[in-house]
Amino acid sequence: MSNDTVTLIDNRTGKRADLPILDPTLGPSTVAIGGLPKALGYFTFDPGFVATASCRSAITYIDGEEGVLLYRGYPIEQLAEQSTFLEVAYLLLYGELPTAEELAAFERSITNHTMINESLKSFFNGFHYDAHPMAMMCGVVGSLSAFYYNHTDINDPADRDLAAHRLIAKMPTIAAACYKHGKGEPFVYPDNRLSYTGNFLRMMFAIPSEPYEVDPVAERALDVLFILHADHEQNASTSTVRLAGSTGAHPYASVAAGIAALWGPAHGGANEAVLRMLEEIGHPDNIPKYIAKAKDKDDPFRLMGFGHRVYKNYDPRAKIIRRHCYEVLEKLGKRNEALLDLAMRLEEVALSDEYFIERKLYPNVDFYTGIIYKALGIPTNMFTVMFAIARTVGWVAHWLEMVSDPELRIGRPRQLYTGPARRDYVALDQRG
Ligand SMILES: CC(=O)SCCNC(=O)CCNC(=O)[C@H](O)C(C)(C)COP(=O)(O)OP(=O)(O)OC[C@H]1O[C@@H](n2cnc3c(N)ncnc32)[C@H](O)[C@@H]1OP(=O)(O)O
Ligand SMILES: O=C([O-])CC(=O)C(=O)O
Repeated sequence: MSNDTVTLIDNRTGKRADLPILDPTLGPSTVAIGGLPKALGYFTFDPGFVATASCRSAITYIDGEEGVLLYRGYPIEQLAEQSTFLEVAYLLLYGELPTAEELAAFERSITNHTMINESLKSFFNGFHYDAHPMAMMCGVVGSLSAFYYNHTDINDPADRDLAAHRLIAKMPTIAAACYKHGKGEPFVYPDNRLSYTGNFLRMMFAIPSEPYEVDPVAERALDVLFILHADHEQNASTSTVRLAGSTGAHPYASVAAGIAALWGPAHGGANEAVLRMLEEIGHPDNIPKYIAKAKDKDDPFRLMGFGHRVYKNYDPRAKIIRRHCYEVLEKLGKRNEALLDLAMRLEEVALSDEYFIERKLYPNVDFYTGIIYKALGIPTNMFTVMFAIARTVGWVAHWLEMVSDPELRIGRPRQLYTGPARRDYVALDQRG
């Protein structure tokens, strides 16, 4: 590196190049790197953050080559089999499995905060009945910062905990309200005698003043799905929550940013897209046509629910969900669900195709979930909302970890500037 150059390391290709640190007054150029950290001597170009660690974290470990996922050291398979969602939430937030007393106190705190302020109803009324539930959720969760703005000091650990508990507690209530608003039905208040998922199912499907029995099969099916979706280290939505939170933004606003990031079909929105894709494919005979589309570089279509930035092996969550899918449909008496057979056939065809083998594209967490949600009566446009309820635990766990980190700095990536070099303003009447 000379005084006027900086070494650029391209994380996509591994190539290094000495690039001039241009003085923009020198004239036009294709790449002008203004004000880069010359003292550092190098600069990494990493679109998509493929090889950039943005933080230290003790919450979740992934080995993408081996298909391993641990929450605070515990294998996801053991947690899905033996734990409950709120127990896992405690583990992710506080680092250890709770004792019976700690769990009871945590559950009490969560159930204390399930209600939403009555005036939030007016926010819902501002949305058209056919607004996407993720659009409503994003707006309504962001609006919680207005309700709690004066009561949340992010430098106070007790206030931080309270915000975390409130968010986890209120997400199912807000999610169910999004659904009810779309149907034009009155909201159902939480019943805090029920479990986290039982309460959610009742708020979704009960008609006020009519009796409602929570189906234990549906309750446990949802609990397992929530455990599997609770955290996944620095995925796009969690990174968004961290980036927003790194500025000192309010936790409710930071989580609203995470909901927005989750919504995209390349991330959590894939669960909705998978079901729509399966319905469009319709019959196993049509699978080759869709596989060909997915391989065609001139066609924007991708096989939804396939591929992952970190997993170059079967996503361990997808493996559990595939099995869970069988069991849940069986128990609900819906084993004749043709969509499951279609999805399994699609997986079989893709996994024996050279294109998918070469690129190590396997089913991800979003591939099979929609089939369970559908069997539980949850409409397709609510799938990503379900993901958001569960992922709130990860978002707040990362937010808590980040704001209590003495090394915290504002998140602020740099860029490779590719625009024009300095030039002078031209008066309107002299432009041609
Ligand atoms: C909860 C979650 O967020 S899980 C992910 C949910 N998202 C999806 O299921 C959407 C479908 N999948 C995808 O779009 C991608 O696999 C992602 C977004 C998950 C990962 O993206 P990246 O890590 O950036 O991988 P990238 O887009 O570079 O893909 C690598 C190669 O595989 C191909 N590829 C990746 N996913 C797919 C797919 N689903 N269908 C067809 N081809 C694919 C790409 O075209 C690329 O091929 P190339 O090397 O010939 O150009
Ligand atoms: O980790 C990722 O990039 C996406 C993902 O699977 C998740 O957020 O659960």
